Amino acid sequence: MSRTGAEFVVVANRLPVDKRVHPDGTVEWKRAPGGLVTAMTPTFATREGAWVGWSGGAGPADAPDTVDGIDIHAVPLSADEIVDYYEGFANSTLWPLYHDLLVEPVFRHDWWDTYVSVNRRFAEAAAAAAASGATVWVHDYQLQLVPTMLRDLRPDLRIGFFLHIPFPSYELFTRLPWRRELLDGLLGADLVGFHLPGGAENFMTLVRRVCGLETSRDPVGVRDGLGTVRTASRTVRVGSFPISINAADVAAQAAAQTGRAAEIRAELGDPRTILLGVDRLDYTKGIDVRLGGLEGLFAAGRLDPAETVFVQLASPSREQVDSYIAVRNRIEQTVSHINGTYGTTTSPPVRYLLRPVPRNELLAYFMAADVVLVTPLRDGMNLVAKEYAACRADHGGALVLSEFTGAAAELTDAYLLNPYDERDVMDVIEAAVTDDDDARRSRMAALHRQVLDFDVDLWATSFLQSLAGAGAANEETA
Ligand SMILES: Nc1ncnc2c1ncn2[C@@H]1O[C@H](COP(=O)(O)OP(=O)(O)O)[C@@H](O)[C@H]1O
Ligand SMILES: O=P(O)(O)OC[C@H]1O[C@H](O[C@H]2O[C@H](CO)[C@@H](O)[C@H](O)[C@H]2O)[C@H](O)[C@@H](O)[C@@H]1O
Repeated sequence: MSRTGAEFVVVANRLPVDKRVHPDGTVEWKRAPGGLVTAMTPTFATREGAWVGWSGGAGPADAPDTVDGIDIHAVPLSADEIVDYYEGFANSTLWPLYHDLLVEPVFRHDWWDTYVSVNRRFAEAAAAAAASGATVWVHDYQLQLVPTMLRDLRPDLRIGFFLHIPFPSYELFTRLPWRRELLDGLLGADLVGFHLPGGAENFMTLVRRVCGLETSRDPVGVRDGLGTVRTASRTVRVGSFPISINAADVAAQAAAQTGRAAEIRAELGDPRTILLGVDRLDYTKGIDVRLGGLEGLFAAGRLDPAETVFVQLASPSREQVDSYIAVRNRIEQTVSHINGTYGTTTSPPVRYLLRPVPRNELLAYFMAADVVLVTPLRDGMNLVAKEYAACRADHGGALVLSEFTGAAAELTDAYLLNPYDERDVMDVIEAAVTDDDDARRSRMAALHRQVLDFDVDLWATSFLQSLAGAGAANEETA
């Protein structure tokens, strides 16, 4: 670790490392191949970089000092803090509230107290990691108090904040007993970023009405046309920066999986149509929506279960939280019901896997799929939709996409559906399966082009350039 601190610091709930324990007991730490770490790679390549985050376990910090040249600063959480901060305030209060009350948020003052103390620990770790005048990029709903806590500790820093999930309207947000504290926490940043202009505008409405601050009134643009909030001492810029993926790399890796894709099709019994879902097992993802649509199509004789296989790859998530236990039970019952009603002992129409699939295998499934079903009831962005579009350089396949994802704002050539309208869900899935080849190919060509043109490098670069401008303007007027 550098003695003087890093010029660029990422602060996120999770560290970008995976621990592997070999059979002989030796421990190996590898860089986790997640979207955020990929997005930051070019930035870390040119500057001394550090990452502040939680390793995912309880007890003393367990992480390497450095991974691929990035200094790692692990923030420890006790078992009680995991319950109150991560499972509690982050994922049982903020997550459902920010995702339009899909389940009832729980408001508990003891969870809030832990959220405050854990945010302070992250802010202190970031303050210790950053060099004088460094740029610090704080991520997501778990850490909304960090910008102001960090500014109080280190007024010399340029601080950016990016929210990865939707930011709700005034009416939803003001249910929070701690609405003022959360907004004040975010206002410590020089730049606050959201995926979509709508989130940015909700934020500006809230700071006007709850904090009584003056804001700009022009619409916020995408990667451009920032909004402004005037606080007592500084101007906070507010913008929209839709995240993306490393599309060229995904396309190249997927191209190497065409052989495995053919094997998958054969293993599935060479059906006429392979439909695919890929998600964390979360109630926001609408896995039950697509299962309901398929069942309706089978029941109406509009899709033949003997010629159709739907593969749902689900990755376990937040397994101790009640609403996640409930959605898992619901999904597993529906899968059994569909297979019991429409399958045979040798060919169930739904194949359901509850474990993360290795990356190359996932790309092979994307290459094998005739239709990918992305049907969230609400989703900040949804990278699965972009990964599928990136894979299909062959312009094969079709993407069904919920209008309630951030991705739908850009991927307008997808088969868009309203997940709250059962009839629309069935009609759109049927169209994606049965449309003629030319129509499907021209849609996929447009989607593939879109994700290659607007990749994750553009996301990171545009955010960091805007942050540099916002920070410099505040330094000039200080
Ligand atoms: N079952 C799975 N196996 C492997 N990777 C998965 C699985 N489910 C989701 N993923 C990966 O996790 C990421 C999910 O990102 P995204 O769609 O933005 O939703 P979220 O971040 O809310 O889970 C994608 O990169 C996707 O490929
Ligand atoms: O860390 P976990 O609790 O296991 O959850 C995983 C991540 O889920 C969320 O992802 C969001 O960010 C994606 C990238 O911007 C976006 O595409 C998606 O729509 C969001 O749901 C969460 O925001 C992350 O903090 C979690 O790490």
